[in-house]
Amino acid sequence: MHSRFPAEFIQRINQQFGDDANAFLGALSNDVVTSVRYNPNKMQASYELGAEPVPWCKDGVYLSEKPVFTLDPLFHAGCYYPQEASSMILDWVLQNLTDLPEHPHVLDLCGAPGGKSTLMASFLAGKGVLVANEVIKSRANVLAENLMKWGYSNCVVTRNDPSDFSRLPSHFDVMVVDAPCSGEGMFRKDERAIEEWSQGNVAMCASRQRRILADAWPALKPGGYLVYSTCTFNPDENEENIRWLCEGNRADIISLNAPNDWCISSVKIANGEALAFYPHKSKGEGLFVALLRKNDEDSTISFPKKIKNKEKNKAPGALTQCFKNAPAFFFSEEANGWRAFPAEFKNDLFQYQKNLSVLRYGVEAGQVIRNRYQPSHELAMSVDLQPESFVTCNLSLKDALKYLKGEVLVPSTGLETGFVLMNYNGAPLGFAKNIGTRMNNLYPSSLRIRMALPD
Ligand SMILES: C[S@@+](CC[C@H](N)C(=O)[O-])C[C@H]1O[C@@H](n2cnc3c(N)ncnc32)[C@H](O)[C@@H]1O
Repeated sequence: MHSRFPAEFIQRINQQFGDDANAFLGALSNDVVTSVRYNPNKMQASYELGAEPVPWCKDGVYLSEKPVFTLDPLFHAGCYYPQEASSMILDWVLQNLTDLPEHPHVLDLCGAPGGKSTLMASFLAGKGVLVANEVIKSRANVLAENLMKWGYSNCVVTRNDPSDFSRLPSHFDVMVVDAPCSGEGMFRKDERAIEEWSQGNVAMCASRQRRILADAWPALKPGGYLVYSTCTFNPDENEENIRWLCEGNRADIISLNAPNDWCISSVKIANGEALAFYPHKSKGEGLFVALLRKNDEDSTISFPKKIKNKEKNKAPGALTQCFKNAPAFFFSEEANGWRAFPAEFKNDLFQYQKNLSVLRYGVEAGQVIRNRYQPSHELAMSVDLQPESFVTCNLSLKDALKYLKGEVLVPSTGLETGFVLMNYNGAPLGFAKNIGTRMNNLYPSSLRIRMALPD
């Protein structure tokens, strides 16, 4: 029994869970549960046949089976994100932070592929600014792509080591550290997590997590919140790291008390409580989450308010009119075209560009070539797009998939020539250019569906 798991792991689980150990290990071999989180600005959560709400996240639903997401145009439109249900607890944790400033600065330090970053973007709903960071280059590109599809303009994607954030002292109101870990909570999803597990790896992860936390700590404001999570069960990477963070009165644990019927376990740490999702109790993968508040320090260093900016020419009207609330944006001309970012956070953006490696910010609005405006794909994905500024074409499922594959479509009779916003079920997928006899497909080649389409 339980021969899939290393003997040392089983031994520890027996100590940690006592009478519950068998039920715990048994549940680690159960089928994986599929869930998605909707993008409320693009689509309301739909409880279709067999779909059941995730109790701790208003936008989350469990699906009765795993669909082929690639063949659903709404997935490509950023209408939802397939996310493991336990991870959605972050929504409930953030909703409980009732004393945040109206426009907070929020950091997702270990962001890729973007499950928690997209959740945080939905939580902010365009208010404040989200810096989503990922240190590994290939993963940072995936994070940028997922946030682009999610469509919020108040996001900045960076590729930095946690230590680089010490250049922004006392800056963030909330910092989420979803740390790289030994992944015990992924054992039923990923056989490799089992193969790579060892007590030595657990110790290495615990020490790496402390380095990450120590490096990023100066960037959190006194009074600011740290959400620390892992998808593992062992105390070294969870409780012990939280105890260590609270040493010397650096921070206080804020107790998380979830309703009993959610079946999330409570983990006592000093005089506070964190939460743990165990596979034999709650519906989802393993997760540990703790909330801390940084204590006041007298060494608060804040940003200089004004810095020399690199504002360029005024954005052309043809471009600004494609935004719902253009005066709220700062438009900047970059090598690939114009980008829009909330004007209120312009100075913060300049600070990020000066101190961090910024991969993407705001939304790419498009280019003006020989006085002609050409919209960019990012604009089609943006929740700030003014849809009335383009002629639209509503596609059937078959044509939407052809469009997403990069195929050329034939325009319907009478459709105006020029740039056309291609929609499926009311959600923009991207642009095409109607030249009369055909529609040139402008869907980016890097995003195209590669698999064969069903007949
Ligand atoms: C648990 S995953 C994050 C998942 C992500 N928060 C989400 O919800 O989609 C941890 C991330 O930390 C990154 N990472 C690995 N080593 C790191 C380090 N030394 N410092 C910071 N991040 C690291 C990994 O590349 C990985 O993307």
